[in-house]
Amino acid sequence: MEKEYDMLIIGLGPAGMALAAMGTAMGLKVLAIEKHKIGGECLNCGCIPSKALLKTAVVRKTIQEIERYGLKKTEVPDPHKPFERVQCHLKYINEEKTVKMFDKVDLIMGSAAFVDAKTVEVDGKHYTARRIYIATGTKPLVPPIPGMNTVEYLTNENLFHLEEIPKSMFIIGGGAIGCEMTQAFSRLGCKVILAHMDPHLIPLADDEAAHVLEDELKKDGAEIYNSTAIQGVKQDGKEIVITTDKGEFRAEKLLVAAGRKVALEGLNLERAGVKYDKRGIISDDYGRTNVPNIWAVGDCNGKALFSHAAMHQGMLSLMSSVMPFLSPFKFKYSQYEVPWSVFTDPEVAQVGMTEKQLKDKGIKYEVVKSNYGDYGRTITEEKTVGFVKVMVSPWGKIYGASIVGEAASELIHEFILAMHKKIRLYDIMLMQHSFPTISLLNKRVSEQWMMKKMQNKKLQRVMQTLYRFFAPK
Ligand SMILES: Cc1cc2nc3c(=O)[nH]c(=O)nc-3n(C[C@H](O)[C@H](O)[C@H](O)COP(=O)(O)OP(=O)(O)OC[C@H]3O[C@@H](n4cnc5c(N)ncnc54)[C@H](O)[C@@H]3O)c2cc1C
Ligand SMILES: NC(=O)c1ccc[n+]([C@@H]2O[C@H](COP(=O)([O-])OP(=O)(O)OC[C@H]3O[C@@H](n4cnc5c(N)ncnc54)[C@H](O)[C@@H]3O)[C@@H](O)[C@H]2O)c1
Repeated sequence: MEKEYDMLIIGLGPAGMALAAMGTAMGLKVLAIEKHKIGGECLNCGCIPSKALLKTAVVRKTIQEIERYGLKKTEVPDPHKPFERVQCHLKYINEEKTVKMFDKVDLIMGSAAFVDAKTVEVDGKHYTARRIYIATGTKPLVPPIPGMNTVEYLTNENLFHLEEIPKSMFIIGGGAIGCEMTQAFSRLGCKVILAHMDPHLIPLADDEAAHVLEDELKKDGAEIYNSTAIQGVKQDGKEIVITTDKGEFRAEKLLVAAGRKVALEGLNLERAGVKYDKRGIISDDYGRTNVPNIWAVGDCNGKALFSHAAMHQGMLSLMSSVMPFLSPFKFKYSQYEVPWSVFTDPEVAQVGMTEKQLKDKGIKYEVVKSNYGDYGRTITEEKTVGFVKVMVSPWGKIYGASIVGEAASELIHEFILAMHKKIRLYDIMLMQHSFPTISLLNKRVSEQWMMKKMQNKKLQRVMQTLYRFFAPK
């Protein structure tokens, strides 16, 4: 048995990294075990490479449309080793930034497996710690479609290692990965066909926002098929044939982006007595499993599959280990809204409930909307597609915000803060927003709500009376 640690972390993705960084900052003895690469899915085959590729795509699209910006039409450049650029950025972030953050962590590169509830084994050596944090993330879910094991399909795990942009690609899945990659590949000259079983893109999103995105992806040249059943796939020479209830399609590559499954293989959770199900490791609102010293943090607990949620959970779990007496007030995961953003052009972002969720719950709400097309800044920037839509109670309590448009992923933060701190929509109106930021659309939406309220005849009478009563005599 080696020296005893305070924290033993299995997996160094966003969740494990947040735990390790905070733990060492507190002066705790931290051991981290990572079987692949520091940074996990997010850095190596998720958030970062996907955004790097999207950047190349956005630049090419801007050149394609250069005349819209008052510049002379120019030849549109072909992609030149876009994946090399992606990998180059990953290498830099990994070697120059991430690894250096963990110089105070004892790091073991290898696959961890439980021996019992207090002991973890890597390559025959045993390790223990006061608390063990499982942060092993997820893997791509490959649906049991007939023929799938006969074709060489891509997932996010090998996609960013392609050598060049294929001529054509069929994407199964219309979630965040499917949409972001549809746009990236379409704009880089690939013919993309996306099909998925849900009625609209990004199934969690506001349907109106999803339709705006669908129109834009079609303008990029993609074909989109919603509510589609994929019946089978097979290889035919250099092409993959995909049979669906909407017809047969052929493509050079097939990308599967159909959701995630929890990655617990080889961990031997049974030996530790940790309970799990299809969604992930069963844990409470602080990340505690059924075994008192073992925690499950980030994607592996199936609560919210986002990097920011994984990092946030890491912080809350550690704080609730340090100050359990404050936990019910400060460190419950569910006390904090989980926003999300999809980094397409236009971006889609959400916090709180969508209109559909409000209707399903029978909550009465008002909708107020401000359009990108009605604002000087977005008009001059050629970014007129989209809206900021806020769902509120009659007294301005914010139930949710759905944004589609330029910088939606930035605009959403004002509503996250407002919801968390119970700030009402009229308070956003009372706050100055610098002009002409795109965030000013958030203030506009609250102004519009107030204007709508002022249409009420009774309220008008009250305001007229007050105005006249207080006028200098
Ligand atoms: C293409 C794509 C784009 C994405 N874009 C975004 C985005 O823009 N924004 C966003 O918020 N989220 C995004 N996500 C989701 C995000 O990547 C995940 O939510 C996040 O990485 C989860 O963090 P985690 O620490 O829980 O797990 P992971 O990042 O999956 O890390 C788990 C780590 O555990 C290691 N591990 C597993 N088992 C063992 C073991 N037995 N022993 C040792 N180590 C082990 C793995 O090797 C891995 O490094 C994206 C995902 C994909 C696939
Ligand atoms: N910007 C971001 O925050 C971001 C980006 C990428 C991924 N992610 C995270 O990664 C996770 C995985 O993303 P994802 O896009 O793979 O999944 P998802 O869960 O968001 O969407 C799954 C898609 O696959 C389709 N699908 C599933 N099974 C199918 C089948 N048998 N036939 C046809 N269609 C099928 C669904 O209809 C849906 O469109 C998400 O939970 C998301 O949180 C986040």
